[in-house]
Amino acid sequence: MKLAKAMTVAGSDSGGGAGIQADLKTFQELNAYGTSVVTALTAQNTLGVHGVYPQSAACVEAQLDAVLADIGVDAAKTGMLFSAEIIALTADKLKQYGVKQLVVDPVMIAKGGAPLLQRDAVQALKERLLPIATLVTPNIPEACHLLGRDQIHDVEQMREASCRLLELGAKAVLLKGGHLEGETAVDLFYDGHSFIELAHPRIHTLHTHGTGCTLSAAITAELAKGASLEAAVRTGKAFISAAIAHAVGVGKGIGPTCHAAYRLYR
Ligand SMILES: Nc1ncnc2c1ncn2[C@@H]1O[C@H](COP(=O)(O)OP(=O)(O)OP(=O)(O)O)[C@@H](O)[C@H]1O
Ligand SMILES: Cc1ncc(CO)c(N)n1
Repeated sequence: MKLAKAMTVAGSDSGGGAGIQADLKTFQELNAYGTSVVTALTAQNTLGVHGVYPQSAACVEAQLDAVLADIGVDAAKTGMLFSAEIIALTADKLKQYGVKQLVVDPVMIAKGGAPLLQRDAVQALKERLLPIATLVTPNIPEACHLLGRDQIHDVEQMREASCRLLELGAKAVLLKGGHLEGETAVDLFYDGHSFIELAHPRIHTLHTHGTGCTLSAAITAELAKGASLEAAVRTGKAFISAAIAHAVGVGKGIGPTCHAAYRLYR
């Protein structure tokens, strides 16, 4: 059997619940071989982000070359990219090596409010990365930021926002509704042809650290294995729902989800 290879270009979360650590755990759970390109180190735990230490462009470039020139990838994802410079060089390298499947999680701000992307980098995200993305997976605040609008209140407004987001160049959009209120966590998938609502009863838990990273990593692993985009997104939703439902609650604050739950409790 051919080994599926998935790469993450993201920040390190020392607390292990988000970023590179969440991505590699998720790849492993879904039987994809994981590689990583670290864009920044964060000193982070369940109580918040205590420090952000971006890597140099040369360091990020060397990691991308090392992985792509030798091992290769079937699908890649991006998470915390920090600066316009790192975004531009990541886009260039993905194009240079002909990476065909790219999931862009436009990480901007950590749950506690710490900025993980510089303000002037949003434009680079739109101009350089979205046009080569197979899928972009914003949460509600990120979608508002990308579109320059104030709020998205309900599923109807999510539909309209998805159409606008698709115009930014990605082949498809998964607009995550985790930040909306209500008894159902609804995500909206739109590929320019049809809308698919992915709904799961809202799980009443404090422990949702790294949910977006984990979801986009699960989708990437499935794409690497050859799943269709729709199937990958559906598996991703099942994976993150199980992970939230069985969150372990380590630490004193907002804890990580359980990356093994999809395998253990399905
Ligand atoms: N309490 C919850 N119950 C069920 N599903 C949830 C809950 N919170 C979030 N989700 C789901 O988790 C996934 C991630 O959505 P969310 O909007 O939380 O991402 P995010 O803000 O990017 O996460 P993070 O920034 O922590 O990585 C979505 O599928 C969303 O519907
Ligand atoms: C490194 C990193 N990436 C992404 C997020 C968003 O969950 C985070 N908190 N930390």
